[in-house]
Amino acid sequence: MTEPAPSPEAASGPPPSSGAIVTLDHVTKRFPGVVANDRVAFDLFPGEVHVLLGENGAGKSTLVGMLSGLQTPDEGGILIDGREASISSPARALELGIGTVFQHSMLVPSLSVVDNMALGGSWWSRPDRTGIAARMAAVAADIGVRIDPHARVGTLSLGEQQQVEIVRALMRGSRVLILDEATAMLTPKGAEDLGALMRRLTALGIAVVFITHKLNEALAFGHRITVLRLGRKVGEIAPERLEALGPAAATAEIIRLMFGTGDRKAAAEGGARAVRRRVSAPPLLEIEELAVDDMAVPVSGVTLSVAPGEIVGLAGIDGNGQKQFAEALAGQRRLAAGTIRLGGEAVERLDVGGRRARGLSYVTDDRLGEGTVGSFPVSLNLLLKQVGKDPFWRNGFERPEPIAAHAERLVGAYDVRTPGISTPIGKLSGGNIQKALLARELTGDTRAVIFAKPTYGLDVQNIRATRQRIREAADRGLAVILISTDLEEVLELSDRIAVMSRGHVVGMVDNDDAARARVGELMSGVGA
Ligand SMILES: Nc1ncnc2c1ncn2[C@@H]1O[C@H](COP(=O)(O)OP(=O)(O)OP(=O)(O)O)[C@@H](O)[C@H]1O
Repeated sequence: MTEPAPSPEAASGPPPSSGAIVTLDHVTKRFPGVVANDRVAFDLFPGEVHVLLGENGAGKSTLVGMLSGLQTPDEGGILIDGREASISSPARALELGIGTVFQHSMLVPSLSVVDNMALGGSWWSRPDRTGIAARMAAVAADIGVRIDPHARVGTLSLGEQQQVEIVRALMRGSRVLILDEATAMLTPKGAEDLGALMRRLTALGIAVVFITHKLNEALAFGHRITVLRLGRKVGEIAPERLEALGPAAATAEIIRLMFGTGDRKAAAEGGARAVRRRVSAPPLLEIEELAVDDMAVPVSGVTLSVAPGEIVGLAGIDGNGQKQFAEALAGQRRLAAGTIRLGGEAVERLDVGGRRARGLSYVTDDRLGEGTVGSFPVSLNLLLKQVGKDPFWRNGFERPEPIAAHAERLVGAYDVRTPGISTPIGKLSGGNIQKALLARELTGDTRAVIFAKPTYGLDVQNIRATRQRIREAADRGLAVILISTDLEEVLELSDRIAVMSRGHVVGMVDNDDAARARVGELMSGVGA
């Protein structure tokens, strides 16, 4: 049961003697600088789909990592059938009856289903393909799926590949199945089929842990729901209560648990744009019907405009096309359709350099891979998009003096902590690399800028400094698009918030007092 304002203690769930197959007894897992799971108590009962919900970074993968033997807790214990157990490796997890199906298939696409089944099973050292196929057919029939044992895995749909993985886990004796964002890559029909399969598994007494970002799936397929937030369990809704609440009240409760009620006053004191500015100037950056189709989640029909001095946040769960959208805007990815206008001028046919020269900048989240060349000095990295251009190059020759002067100026202005401007940028800390990127992208004739997850992986001080730069950029009149999976960040900085889901903008919300709840709903696939 969930209290209105649950504390971790209140949310600790029933005692381990209650018939759970698996119990996490107040487990804590820390990574440098973050408590990924903070005294989390979690019970998994036979015959139930237990849904794990939470924003990006809430701690879901860490929790299931401890169940599947990929992580071990720093504190707290794990009980299986009420007895202390140590899940020291994925192999040990399988021995204990815990199988995991990940979002991306772990099968070998060039092999047949049967040959995949034969892989890694030590007792099948000389694989008895006929025997395996027969056992497979029996398990598949038990759970109501049809799989051709001789099909090459690469020819199967993602949904079918997951079915193969589920059958394989059951053949190895799993009583617990963990489905980690298993529907993320599936078509709506594939997700529905997986939901129906989960229900059939539970009817056989199997316990399922199901991670999803979609509330409708959680409600349609789940018996019990646990919500994590910033590493803590903030609520558990037991089956009876879930039933009693009904979908609408359950949705409202889950959204409140996942995203919080927020304290805008505190946020404002922490440096939020306290008064949302009404930006009435004509748009500076106009994107119309933009489409990108060269990836798994195609982006289409994105129409968005940003006024000078305005920050438009682009919220959404990771992997919904935000990154591809940003790359398409910056000129790094081919547009399938649409127009991009900057100050009234069409720029969609220009390459990266051409757009940059018109004043369109992009601060990537891939700081070391895409944003900088690690082995190059800081000075050249500060000019990466102006290589060959006057005054830094003349007649094809590099001009050390203006390059150095430019670098010294930016290093000073952006407080990049480096031994010198000739230090390879790869030797700097993440925070300092980000400062250098901001320096490069925000100086010169920049008029509009796209930030992709600008504070991802930074420490608190660098997060604060980066957010300040973003505010300053808008205050200087730049049109800003801020892509972030961190809802607090989006709420803190944006004037308006667009929500992206499955490659579409599913809603645009003014950043007022109702924004948190509305954005939370849109991110969870409610009311889109
Ligand atoms: N191996 C690791 N090293 C350092 N930090 C980690 C590691 N794994 C997770 N974290 C951090 O722990 C926190 C919880 O991450 P986790 O992946 O468990 O969240 P999640 O809810 O699964 O998120 P998502 O929905 O994005 O997958 C995050 O702050 C993350 O950055």
